[in-house]
Amino acid sequence: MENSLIKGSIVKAIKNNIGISILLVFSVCGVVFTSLIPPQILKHIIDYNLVPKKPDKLLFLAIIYIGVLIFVAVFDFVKEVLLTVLGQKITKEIRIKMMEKLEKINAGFFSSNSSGAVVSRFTNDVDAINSLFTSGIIGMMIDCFKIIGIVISIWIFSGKLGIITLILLPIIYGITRIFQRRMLKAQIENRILVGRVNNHISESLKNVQMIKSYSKENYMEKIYTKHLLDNYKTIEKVNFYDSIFSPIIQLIRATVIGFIVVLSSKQLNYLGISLGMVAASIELISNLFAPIENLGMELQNIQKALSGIRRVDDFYNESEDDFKKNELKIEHIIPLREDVRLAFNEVSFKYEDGNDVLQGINLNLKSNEKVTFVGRTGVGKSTLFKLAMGLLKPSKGSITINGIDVYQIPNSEKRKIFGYVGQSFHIINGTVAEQISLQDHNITRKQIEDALEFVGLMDYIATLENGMDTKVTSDTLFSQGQKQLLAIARAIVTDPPILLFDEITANLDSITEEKIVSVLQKASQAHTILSISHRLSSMITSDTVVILEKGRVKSAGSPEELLQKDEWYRSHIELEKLTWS
Ligand SMILES: Nc1ncnc2c1ncn2[C@@H]1O[C@H](COP(=O)(O)OP(=O)(O)OP(=O)(O)O)[C@@H](O)[C@H]1O
Repeated sequence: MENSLIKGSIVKAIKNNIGISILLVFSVCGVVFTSLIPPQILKHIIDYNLVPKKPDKLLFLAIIYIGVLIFVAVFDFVKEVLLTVLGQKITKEIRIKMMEKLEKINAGFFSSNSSGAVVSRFTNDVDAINSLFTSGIIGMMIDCFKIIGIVISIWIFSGKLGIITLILLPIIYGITRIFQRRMLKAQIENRILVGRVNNHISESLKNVQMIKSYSKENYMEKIYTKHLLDNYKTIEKVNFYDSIFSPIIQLIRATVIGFIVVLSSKQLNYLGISLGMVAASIELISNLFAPIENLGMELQNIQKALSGIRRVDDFYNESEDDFKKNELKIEHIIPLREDVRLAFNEVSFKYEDGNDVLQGINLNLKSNEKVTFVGRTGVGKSTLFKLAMGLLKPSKGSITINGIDVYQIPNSEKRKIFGYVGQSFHIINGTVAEQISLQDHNITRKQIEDALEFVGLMDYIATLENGMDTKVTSDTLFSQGQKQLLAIARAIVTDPPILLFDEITANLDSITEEKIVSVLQKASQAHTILSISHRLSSMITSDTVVILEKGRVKSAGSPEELLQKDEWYRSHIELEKLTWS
């Protein structure tokens, strides 16, 4: 059964803030009831004091009138504050639970959902849910009660005026909705166009060199001007609706008031009500417009919030990493460091239905074996690595270490088993040492020093202002090659038995590449190594080369064997010799 995060969070926030919740109900009732009192006082003043010319209690009634208005304002203020506080508590609870979920969610989820879409669930969707409390459901309830209260009050004065008010309700609502819809459409168009204008500026800045070298300044300027003009047009539309809406509502209000005055005039006396009742009815009808206008916006907010609730609840019900439920430790998986047998058993994998990226992969790696995967771009090499580290689940078959499924290994144990280096190094917010430890307090300073020494970066780091404790505030503190050495240090600092290198020299010049390959060569001792390389000549010495083609193992063997038996391998080696000699 589906769990509703929103329902759970609301119930929890109300339970934990029972005082606030009771006060909120009290202030909501206060707003509704007190706002009906001033017209009654007005009626009393006119009918019992002004018309019969008895001014003795006038001052007292005027003070009560103002007093009640102050009460309405106070109740309204308290209601707004409490709603915001409760709304924030509920959204805080939702955001915390979503973050907890994000850490447990199955990695496959991130293959089919872009990071932008996930971020928008945390931001836009949760904000929409928040508006459900602040300007949605409770506001709507208050406005509905206010409208009902006003209609009843008018009905008590005169049944005929009550019927006129009831006829008036859908007309005011209909006109308001037409304007609100058009305004919203124009606002959305405007937001999209503002996004386009901003995007164009950042794109121009990012690609300024390319624009200049291909002489595309005029083209970029033309596009910018077009976006800007479109944007102005939508702003004009928004302004037009904005400026015309208020006079139209004023006109309706004036017509209705005029109508009431005429109907209750001495000559017609159709409504049969006193002067005080006329004045009170005019005030009540004037008060009717604001809640009707609000209703449309509140309905819109509720609709937006409902789709936000659906998306957040869908996210909350995504399947989690199965392994979270077990207590596997590295000692159970690899009791003896010298005995690490990694095996791919009939592994197939697809990101989407009907499109197998990998099919029937069978490989049995011995302890400390060095295997290099080669193959055309897009053949599935990086996917194979993600499967090997248990980040993705094979659609068929399994990958095991000493017979234990890698997908069952908890994240907490992964860093002790696998060291992964990718094509680029991601800097985190922290010191040089923290770039290596990733703030893992189980990693000692000595381990970090050893790792940095191993990759040959200690001399450079010693020249930095605070050595290993220097804050890495910019991306330029380390060169591209040094970043890859940091990445290797990060991978080896826990001395994991299996190292995975995914084209780590892809973006480097040949001298830096040589240096890195020699560090890798050194690191590869006493480790099982899986590496991916586009250039066969830049591989570390491999025991086995696996050639992938169309998601399958085309051939596998030692480099010498492949030189003999695989035409593709031989011709590539020869081609590279020609290009790099
Ligand atoms: N998250 C994803 N969702 C859907 N398809 C994906 C995803 N990641 C990769 N693919 C597809 O899977 C196939 C294999 O991709 P993969 O990155 O594993 O190839 P590769 O051999 O490592 O390529 P390269 O050498 O260019 O890095 C490609 O067709 C790619 O488009």
